[in-house]
Amino acid sequence: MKQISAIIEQLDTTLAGEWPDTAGIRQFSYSLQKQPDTGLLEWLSAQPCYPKFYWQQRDGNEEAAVCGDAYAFGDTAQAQAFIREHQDVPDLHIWGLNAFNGADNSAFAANALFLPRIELCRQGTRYWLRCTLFSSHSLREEARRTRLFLRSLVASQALPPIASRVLQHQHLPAQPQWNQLITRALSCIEEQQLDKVVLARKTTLTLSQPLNACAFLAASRAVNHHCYHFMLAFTPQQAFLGSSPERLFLRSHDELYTEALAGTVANDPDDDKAQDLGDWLLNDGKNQRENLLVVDDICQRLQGGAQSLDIMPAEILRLRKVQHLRRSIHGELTESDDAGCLQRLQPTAAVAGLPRQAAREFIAEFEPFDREWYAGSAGYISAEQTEFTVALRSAAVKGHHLELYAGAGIVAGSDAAQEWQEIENKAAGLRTLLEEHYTPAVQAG
Ligand SMILES: C=C(O[C@@H]1C=C(C(=O)O)C=C[C@H]1O)C(=O)O
Ligand SMILES: [Mg+2]
Repeated sequence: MKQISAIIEQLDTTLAGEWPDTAGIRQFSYSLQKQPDTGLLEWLSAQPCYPKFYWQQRDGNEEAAVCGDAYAFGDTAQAQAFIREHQDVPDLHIWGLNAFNGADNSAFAANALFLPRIELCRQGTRYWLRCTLFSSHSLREEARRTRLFLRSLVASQALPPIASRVLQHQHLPAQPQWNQLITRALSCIEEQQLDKVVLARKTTLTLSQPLNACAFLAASRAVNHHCYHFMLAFTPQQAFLGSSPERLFLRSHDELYTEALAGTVANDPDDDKAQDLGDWLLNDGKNQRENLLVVDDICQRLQGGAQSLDIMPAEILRLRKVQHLRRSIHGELTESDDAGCLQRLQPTAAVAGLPRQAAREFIAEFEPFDREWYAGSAGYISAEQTEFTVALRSAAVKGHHLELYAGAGIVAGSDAAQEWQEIENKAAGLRTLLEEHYTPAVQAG
């Protein structure tokens, strides 16, 4: 990518100039003259700098590869305050993840949100590179650090093939424990302690060799269409990634776009069969209930924060392995408050349940693992626009292990065996990539 290296050289010259020995923030933005030779994910994969974050919006039009942290935030309120404080820098973007339990869980980091040193972005066919300097005491020092950082950036490289084989897998809960969990949830629903609770499974795959997170995400992006694709790499061996169909919210100025995505049936490669399954889904009482409880929850949660809510009729979203019921929701925010939107909407009843607090308590008590980043959110905050996807169809890469997450909404009428099949289908979106992209090592001799 010649153009990128030329921009970085130019930046280096700028940063070599005189800088004040005081606190400050600066941002430099450069348009790329033409499309880079390789994709953004290839560029990001090559960089030796952490954290790295990748994001592609589900319509495929917006993409960003960012790395290095000029500043890291403890919570979304802090991130939002930072953007407000620095309104003179109009394009500040803070990227990353929010954990499922947010600030409520002391055992696990509430979020991993950061202001990157460098961002390579695309909107449609337009590309640009942004570099941000921030220091609470010395911009001179920060310019020096940024120059060192820029020198560590390397040229883009082709992504390696996926060569990890699955040696073994372990489900948590296993199917018998899942059945017990569903029975327990159904009796709470019958006793009216809960209307809905979303229960999940973590599957740990042991791999023949560590997985390259960027290559795995690229493989997913190539086949899992109509999804947000995201990845946060913490270290060379540790990342969290996913290809999620679900928007938590998009805020554009004072407009809020969210949705109730819940209710699931299998997909079929045959269009007619898929259509029959979709028609069944649109008319199935249990799945409609699952979806409408999410609509109720979102409307309740937005009370006082948004007005004139519009709820669109249910539609079918057809994905590679599953199809969902979706109702899009649009409203006008009374104030543009991203931390407030997150607080209101995360977690929705699509991933926790209703009533929210009772469902969260049920999950905390009976689900046999910590969700960590799963079912939290991934995206960015900026002054003009903010968007988060719900971190579903996701996995944690941990060296030789890959942890796959999948859950299902349990409501009156749920059947344990069918819900197990539903989570198998959801997990298949990522799991099958390891089988389909497996290229055996060439035998010597
Ligand atoms: C919880 C997950 O998905 C959610 C649950 C759904 C359902 O139960 O029908 C559908 C979409 C998502 O809101 C997951 O993918 O892990
Ligand atoms: Mg379901």
